[in-house]
Amino acid sequence: MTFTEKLRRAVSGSNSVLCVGLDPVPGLIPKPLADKFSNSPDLVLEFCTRVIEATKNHVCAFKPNTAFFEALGSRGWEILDQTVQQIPKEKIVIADAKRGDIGNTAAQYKKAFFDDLNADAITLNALMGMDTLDPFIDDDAKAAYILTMTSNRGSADFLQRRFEGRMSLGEYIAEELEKKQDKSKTHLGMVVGATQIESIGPVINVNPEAHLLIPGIGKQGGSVEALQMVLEGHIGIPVINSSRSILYAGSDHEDWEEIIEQKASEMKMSLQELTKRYV
Ligand SMILES: O=c1ccn([C@@H]2O[C@H](COP(=O)(O)O)[C@@H](O)[C@H]2O)c(=O)[nH]1
Repeated sequence: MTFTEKLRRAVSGSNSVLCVGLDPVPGLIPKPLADKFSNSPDLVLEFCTRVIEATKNHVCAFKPNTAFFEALGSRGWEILDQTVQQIPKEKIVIADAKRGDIGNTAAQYKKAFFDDLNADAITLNALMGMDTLDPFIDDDAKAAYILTMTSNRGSADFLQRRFEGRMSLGEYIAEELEKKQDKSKTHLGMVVGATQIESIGPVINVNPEAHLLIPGIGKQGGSVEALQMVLEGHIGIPVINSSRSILYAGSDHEDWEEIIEQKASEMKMSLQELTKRYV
C-alpha cells in the first residue's frame, strides 16, 4: 500500500485529520501514574501507551518527537521503538526527527527510521540542500515531511525571507519539492505551521498536492478557522498535530486518561469541516 493510500484510509477510518504528538516529559506526566514508577524510561513508555489507547479512536496519526526519547538517555531508542509498537497498524506514524545531512549519513537516518523503527514518515530539514533527501526517495510506502514554513517565531529569520528576489525561502523549498516529487517514489510532504497563516498560503499554493503536517494548534495558539480557510482547495491531505494541549490536559487528576480522551475528541470535532474535505 502506498503512503497516500494508507493516509487516506487512516483519515477515513478515524473520520479525523488529528494527529497526537507524543512529546513525553517525565516531570509533566500526571502524578497518579508517575508515583508508580521509579525510573523515567519505564514511566514514559507506560504514559505513551496509555495516551495512545485513550486517543486512538480520534486520530489518524501519532507523531513521536524523537527529542523527548533521546532525552531519556541510553534507553531512549528502545522506549521510542516500544512506543511505536503500541500504535495500531492502521494509524500513520510520523517520526518527528528533523534530520538532514550528507548522503552517507542521511542513509543511516533512513535505515534507522524507515527500516528499523518502521515509521511511515519522517520530518526532514533540507537546509543542507535537496541532495540530503536522496536516500529517502525510493519507497512509495513512506513519506518525508520537509520543514517548509515552521510554526516558531524564528521562521521569520530565514523561511519567510525573500529569496532570489521573488518569493520566500519557504515558497522556494515548496517549489523545489514539487519538482523533486517527479523523481521520488516517497511522498514529499511539507511541515507548515498553523501559527504562520499569512506565510503558508503562498507555500501551499506552489505545491498543492503535497501532504501537510501542521503543528501549531493548541499551546502555540494557531486558529483552526484560519487554517480551514487557507487550506481551501488544497489537494494534499493535511494532518493537524497537537501535543501538549492533549498530553497534559489531565494534569494531576486521577481520571487523566478520560480527560485526554475528551480533549482529543473535542479537537477532532473542531476539525470536522476540514476532515470532510478529505474523506
Ligand atoms: O514547525 C514546527 C515543526 C515541528 N513542531 C513540533 O510539533 C510539536 C508541537 O507541539 P505542541 O505542544 O502542540 O505545541 C512539537 O513536537 C514540535 O517540536 C512544531 O511545533 N513546529
